[in-house]
Amino acid sequence: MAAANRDAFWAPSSKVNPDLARERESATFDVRELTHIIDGSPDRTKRRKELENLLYSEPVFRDVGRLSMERDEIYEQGVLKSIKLFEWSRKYKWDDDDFELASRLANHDISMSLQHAMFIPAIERLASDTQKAKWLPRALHYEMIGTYAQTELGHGTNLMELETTATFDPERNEFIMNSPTVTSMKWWPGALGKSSNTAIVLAQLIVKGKNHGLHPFLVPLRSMEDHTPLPGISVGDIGPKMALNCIDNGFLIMKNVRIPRENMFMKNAEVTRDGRFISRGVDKANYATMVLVRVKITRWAFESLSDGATTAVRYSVVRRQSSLKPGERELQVLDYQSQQYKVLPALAASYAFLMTNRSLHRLYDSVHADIMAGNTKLLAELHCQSSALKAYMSEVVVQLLELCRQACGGHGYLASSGIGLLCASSAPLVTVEGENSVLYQQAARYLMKQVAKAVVGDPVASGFQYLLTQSSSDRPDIRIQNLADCGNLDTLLQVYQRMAFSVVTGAARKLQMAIESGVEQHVAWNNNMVSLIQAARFYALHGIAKEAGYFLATPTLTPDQFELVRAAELQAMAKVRHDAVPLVDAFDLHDICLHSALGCYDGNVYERLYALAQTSSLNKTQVHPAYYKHIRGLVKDGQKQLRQQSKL
Ligand SMILES: CCCCCCCCCC/C=C\CCCCCC(=O)SCCNC(=O)CCNC(=O)[C@H](O)C(C)(C)COP(=O)(O)OP(=O)(O)OC[C@H]1O[C@@H](n2cnc3c(N)ncnc32)[C@H](O)[C@@H]1OP(=O)(O)O
Ligand SMILES: Cc1cc2nc3c(=O)[nH]c(=O)nc-3n(C[C@H](O)[C@H](O)[C@H](O)COP(=O)(O)OP(=O)(O)OC[C@H]3O[C@@H](n4cnc5c(N)ncnc54)[C@H](O)[C@@H]3O)c2cc1C
Repeated sequence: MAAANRDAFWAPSSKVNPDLARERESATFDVRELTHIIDGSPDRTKRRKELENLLYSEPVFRDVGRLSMERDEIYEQGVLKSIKLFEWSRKYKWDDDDFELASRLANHDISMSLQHAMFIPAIERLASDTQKAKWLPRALHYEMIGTYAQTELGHGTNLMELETTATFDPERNEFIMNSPTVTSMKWWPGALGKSSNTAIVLAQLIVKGKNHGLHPFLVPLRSMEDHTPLPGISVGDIGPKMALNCIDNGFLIMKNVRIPRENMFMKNAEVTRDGRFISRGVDKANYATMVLVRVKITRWAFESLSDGATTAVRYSVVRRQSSLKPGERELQVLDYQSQQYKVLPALAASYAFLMTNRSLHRLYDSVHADIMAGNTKLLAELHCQSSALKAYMSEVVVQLLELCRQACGGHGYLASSGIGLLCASSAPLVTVEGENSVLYQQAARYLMKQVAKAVVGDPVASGFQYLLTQSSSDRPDIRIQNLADCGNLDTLLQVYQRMAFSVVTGAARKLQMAIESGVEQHVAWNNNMVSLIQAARFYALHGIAKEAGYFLATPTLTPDQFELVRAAELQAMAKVRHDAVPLVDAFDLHDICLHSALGCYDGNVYERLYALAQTSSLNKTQVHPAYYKHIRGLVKDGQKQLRQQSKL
């Protein structure tokens, strides 16, 4: 298909699949009104449409050739998209919300995503006022193209063991940056390989032979004149990944790279001209950028999941397959209860994750404002909430997107379905910004402290009051006597709090008993790690059904009550099924953004699958060169052998 035709490919057609049309006619609510709620307001919907028009008027954002691109082309397209967004951001003076929205409309498929995701936020959070005045204009005007270089080949989780060093040289008032071992080379940072000319490098600060722990340093990587690596710098791409291949995740080896003393980020600590180390603020303030990205990841979780749910729901009402009774018309596959069980949890979780991200973002904004004003009282609770929710939501997204893919049968396995790329792009969310099992433990650690406070009647953090209400002797019984009770959100909240109380205090008890038995704290922690991680996880009816064990093995639900919850879950699915299409339509995802032959708005799935097949590079010629090189010989030999056999 010529690029022009491919270009038109994603434009919605007036001919809408009749099944899809009928589903829309029977909506029980105003889709546009729900879209405004999802966007945040009618004005934000208007703003999103403006940005859609801006981006999708540019060929590079229509991605028409994305399915058959080589890595270098993918990377260069990602660079071009980055630069377009950067130029528009500078020209139209976008704020963070506009930039994040534009990035989402580009599916975050931009090579230099770290510039706004981490590099600029790190300067804003970790630099002194003098340094911000100097560095922010250079970053916001894109003279400095940057990355956040923390992870090394040998260590990602355990920051205490990172090996890169920054040694203060009082003679020349400089830091000497070094990668002392092969495992110390920086490895993974986004845009480090070919794009960035500057990095924020996390390194062990060495002053007069003493290690003062991990601190951030601004390290120039490449010449501002011709982009060649600077002396002592060895930098490059780490190779193709499962997805996100527009991003040049890179490696960085530094050999005696000298930077001015002023290039140490000095908001939270500094080295004076005469070599004294001064620490300010809280010990973990330098971890602030990671907390921000964990909050962003809960937003990306919503975006990924709403994409997957949209494709799976629309395809499941267009696709007809088999019939319940011989001779009857084939059923829309979404009418199979098993299909609903695959697809509708992704739809429900999309809405739950949207609201959860909003709530977490409010907490983040509030605590961040406090921290900037010097009040770090809620930092620990924010760290717990952001760690637990990033871990849980990314885990659920990966699971539910795979179910959405499976729900689309063979066509879900085609690149043109968009779901495979979505699964692969979202897969690293369980790893980046803190691997999930590690972050769950961070949350569990905070939970254990809250339990210890609740046990002695001390006040507990606001998000953990259930540890007090559920422990009181006059706590009310769980009122689930019929299906209606299962729809009562306060009752469901009580169920979760009751279960959480049991699981969390159960984990605390196991840990305490182990320690009292004489086992060392860290051994006891490791021996109870699964219980501690469960203590940090959870969502509504489906969550109860899915995690039955925790609700039945603790004094939370009786078997009869659990059966009522299961029945209520199936009843709720039938209700949601009726409005499944309007509920995904409300995400209002442009076909170019969704980029799926199965999920397109008009439902003309088969025409699009066939049209996209034409773009396969294998179809450039009727007979592929491989025939002439290899297959023809095989066939001719076969014919020759058969002729010889027939003469015998
Ligand atoms: C629509 C399609 C969408 C598609 C989706 C895809 C979008 C993709 C977009 C672009 C792609 C990627 C972007 C993502 C980039 C990712 C960037 C990175 O990954 S950067 C590197 C991230 N690395 C980490 O997160 C490292 C994880 N490890 C740690 O954070 C720490 O080592 C640890 C927390 C595990 C341990 O901390 P440590 O200091 O070593 O020791 P303790 O555990 O003892 O903690 C001591 C103490 O500090 C508290 N603490 C720890 N961390 C924090 C924090 N961040 N904030 C506040 N407090 C913290 C901890 O609770 C302890 O407190 P106590 O009071 O002592 O208990
Ligand atoms: C797409 C992508 C983009 C990235 N971008 C950046 C970036 O821009 N900047 C940057 O600095 N880094 C980046 N990273 C690196 C990322 O932060 C690390 O991969 C992550 O922190 C995990 O560290 P690791 O890979 O070294 O795994 P490790 O820490 O070696 O962990 C390996 C496995 O061991 C287990 N494990 C480890 N520690 C524990 C523990 N304490 N308890 C229980 N189990 C444990 C877990 O199962 C874990 O998956 C990126 C990674 C990816 C995949």
